[in-house]
Amino acid sequence: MDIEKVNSMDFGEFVDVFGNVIERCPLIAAAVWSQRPFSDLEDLKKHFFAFIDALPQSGQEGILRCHPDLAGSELRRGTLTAESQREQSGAGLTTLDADERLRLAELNAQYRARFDFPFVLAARFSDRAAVSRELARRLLCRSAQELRTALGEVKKIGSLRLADLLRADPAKL
Ligand SMILES: NC(=O)NC1=NC(=O)NC1=O
Repeated sequence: MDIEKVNSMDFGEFVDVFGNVIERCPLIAAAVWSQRPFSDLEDLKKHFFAFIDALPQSGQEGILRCHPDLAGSELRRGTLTAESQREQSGAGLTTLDADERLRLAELNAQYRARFDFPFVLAARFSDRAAVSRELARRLLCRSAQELRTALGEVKKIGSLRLADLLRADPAKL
């Protein structure tokens, strides 16, 4: 899809296509639509990120809370979005053994208890060992820093999803 096609979309089509660039936050795409026309992928990405950056902390935490746990109950129940399913299976999280699943569940629960939002990491190019290692490491971070780190991961996930949609090369992001 090229940027001219994106700029020609009406509101409904734009939200249908870009509504899950930020996991389960179609409001962001709904807001970004009014910023069209976009000069290129970078410009489109910039508007998604500017919306996130302009939110009050409660809104930024709300975005994080819209993310399903990595290797969590939604993965087991099969209720993940298609994008999340692809990303989580890409990181090998669909084939964890019982011990690995239990360890991630415990770390996720500790993380959520500490920060009051779920651990978010761009899983696409990660793997089960890295997820576990990052989760254990970030669990020890201070809240303000961790909020920034987590939002950075939301943006990485969003960049990769936008690249898929516009068929850019994720390696050149
Ligand atoms: N909690 C999460 O990090 N979730 C996710 N990471 C991804 O890359 N996709 C997700 O759904």
